Amino acid sequence: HTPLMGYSVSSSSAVSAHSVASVIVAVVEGRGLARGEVGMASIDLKNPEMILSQFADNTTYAKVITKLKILTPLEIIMSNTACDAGNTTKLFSLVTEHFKNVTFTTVQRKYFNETKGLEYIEQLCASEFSTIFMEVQSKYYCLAAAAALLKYVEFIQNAVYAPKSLKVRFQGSEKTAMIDSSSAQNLELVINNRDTRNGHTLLGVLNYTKTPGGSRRLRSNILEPPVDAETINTRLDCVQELLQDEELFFGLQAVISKFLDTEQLLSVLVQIPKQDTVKTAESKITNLIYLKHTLELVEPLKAALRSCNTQLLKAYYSSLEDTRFGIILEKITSVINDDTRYTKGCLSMRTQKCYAVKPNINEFLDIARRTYTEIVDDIAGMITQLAEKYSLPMKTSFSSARGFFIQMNADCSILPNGQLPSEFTKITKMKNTYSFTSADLIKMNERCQESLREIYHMTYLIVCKLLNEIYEHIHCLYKLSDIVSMLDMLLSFAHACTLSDYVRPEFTDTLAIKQGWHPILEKIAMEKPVSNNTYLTEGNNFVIITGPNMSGKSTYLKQIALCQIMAQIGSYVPAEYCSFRIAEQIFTRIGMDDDIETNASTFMKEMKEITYIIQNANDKSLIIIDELGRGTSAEEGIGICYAACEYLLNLKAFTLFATHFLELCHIDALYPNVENYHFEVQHVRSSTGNKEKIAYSYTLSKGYTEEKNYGLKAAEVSSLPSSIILDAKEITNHIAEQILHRQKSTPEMMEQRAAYQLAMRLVQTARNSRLDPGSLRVYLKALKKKYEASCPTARKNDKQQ
Ligand SMILES: Nc1ncnc2c1ncn2[C@@H]1O[C@H](COP(=O)(O)OP(=O)(O)OP(=O)(O)O)[C@@H](O)[C@H]1O
Repeated sequence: HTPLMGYSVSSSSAVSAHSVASVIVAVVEGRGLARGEVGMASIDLKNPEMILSQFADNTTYAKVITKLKILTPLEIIMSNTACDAGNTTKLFSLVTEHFKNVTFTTVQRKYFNETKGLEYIEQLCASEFSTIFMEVQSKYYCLAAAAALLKYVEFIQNAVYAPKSLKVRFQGSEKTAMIDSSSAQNLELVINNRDTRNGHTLLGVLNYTKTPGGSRRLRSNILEPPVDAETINTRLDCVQELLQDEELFFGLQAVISKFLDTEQLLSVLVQIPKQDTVKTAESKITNLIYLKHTLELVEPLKAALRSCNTQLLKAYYSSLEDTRFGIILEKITSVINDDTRYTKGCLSMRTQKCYAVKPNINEFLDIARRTYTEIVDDIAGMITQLAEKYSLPMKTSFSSARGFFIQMNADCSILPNGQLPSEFTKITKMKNTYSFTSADLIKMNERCQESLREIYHMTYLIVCKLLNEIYEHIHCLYKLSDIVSMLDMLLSFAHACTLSDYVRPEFTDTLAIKQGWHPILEKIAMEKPVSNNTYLTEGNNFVIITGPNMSGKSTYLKQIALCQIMAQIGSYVPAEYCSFRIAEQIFTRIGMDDDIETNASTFMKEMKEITYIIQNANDKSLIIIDELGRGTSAEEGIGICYAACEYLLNLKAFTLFATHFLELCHIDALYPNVENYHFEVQHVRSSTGNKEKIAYSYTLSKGYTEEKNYGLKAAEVSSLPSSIILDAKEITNHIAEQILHRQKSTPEMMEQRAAYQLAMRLVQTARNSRLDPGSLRVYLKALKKKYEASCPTARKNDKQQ
């Protein structure tokens, strides 16, 4: 632990996971009886909004991990007591394990002080968000986390937030659907599993946003979709209006795309640097110009919204009628030139900054600016003279790194002896472009910089005075940035609809999708994939899907989850018609390669995932299971699938279960709420030989698959040597006969044996892993009861069963 400014800080790995990450999160857990009660506070260094959360989590800390994954933190702060003298808490080890590339900092527990937290919030929270007090007053853990977080941010940023300037929000986990991080990964919501850059994700499909805030909003919505039907329908109304009214759509899009990163702008505006440097001065001036640019967009935005009809857009329009926008702009334009605006290019932006303040406000500033102009003119004059002197096509150029320099586009043949005259230095050459300077030019650049520093300093003082007058009105910008990012996201949904035939979803008690298709596959293949229907109701809430390898099972399952998420965030959905039951949680278990990183075996990973689902699922969940029990023998695999299905069948959750174990299909005889579906394939003989080929139709039909030994058929298509395939066929037939023989003798015994082995396996799993024993015990008891009822002999014979 290195004491830094009275702050005990110890950092482990200092590599940030994403170069764009800018969120700092403080996490603290209750002690003793309050263990499992977790408080979190996070702040984005680019967005002055502090989000507080507090919730009870179980021993897997799934909610904390999921929340952290959504926040993609740059740094996580925890109390030093979480890892005292090598004694780490479970939460600490889980978090460090899951976020290997994130910087970890431990600070003394005393900084996690709830009283200080409340004081901080009183001091910093903008009055408009003061309802937060009611929400968090008695939520000690999030207040404690807030105290440590704000202290830490102050320390690393060397700046404090201006009084009453922060947006503070409490975000429980109630109003959004929970999608755990491995499901988000399985479904490729925001990151593609094979190539993190290719954009073949749900975010990639829907992201036509024009502003950084819009794209951040879309991302967080995809990871945490709302569960409130009213919110969703209001958004959908808005998307519908945007689709029906082209003028509105294009008008709004044109204005929205001019906005800069409003959240980041706010963030720098409300931070008061502890020290004044040229850099802080320059960036404050830049930000004031950005602020002017942003405020000047309010009127055009209002104009674009004027004729709108839907509730949400109307509400946005009236929010924009806030007089504070005009007040701030007026104050700005009383000091700043009307034509000062945000421009691209560093030289022109430098000029904008230099001449931002109106003349006659500070005469010294005017003098400094005249000097600056003269030097710039002198530089241009000198370079023209040099060009004439050497008869070379020299031009004045500028870059923020080099300042003014000379550039020349010429072939070396025009140079005397193929070389530039000796008075030029720092020569670089790119293709036919020479860049260089001279001793005189360097001197003039220095003078130029000096006068610029003076200008910036004087301008900064004026800007600070102006900002002090503005602070009290600045909160309307929070509203503006919220409106801009939301509109950007909704426009993006409408844009996505125009590229494909999506349909508006309805919300009922039924999951019914008519001819739905996989949106990401459509993007990858550049054509519409084969579409399929889905139908689940309360009385028919469990679907088993079978079909040969490659027939389309995984794609179909993922497509349903993706459509559900699209609907819940307020987007249209790739289908002809669709109705959804709002899901409070979306779980997926999808067979993927072994997780090499955590060195978990396929089987253990499967068991962990299914345990997680069993522990957390409720009647409002959507559960997608794509193969289970692969990592063990077929007998045990079937047992596990069967038991897991039976557990889930007792819930009202909507479950879709794809499997290669055809034995599982017969569960529909016992449970009326089970429906079997399968993917059809056709066998075609090639015209040349008599080799059989499989033609995939990717269409779903009722009932289970009649296909047998499709693994062998798939192997035949692959390049496995034919001798091996022949052997495999022979062995398969032999084993099939044996199984048939055994099945004929004692079918019940088979079932019971499988269940017994499952129970044993689960006990073993519970012992080996860190599962919650309470929930597992309840589950095992239920299992035991069921099998004692069906097999009284087993009860006498084997206590363990
Ligand atoms: N509806 C569809 N329309 C067009 N192509 C599809 C469709 N569904 C699947 N495919 C194509 O078929 C390939 C295999 O599909 P998928 O992985 O879903 O099969 P599977 O039945 O889950 O296979 P396995 O049992 O081997 O895991 C996909 O990569 C995709 O390219």
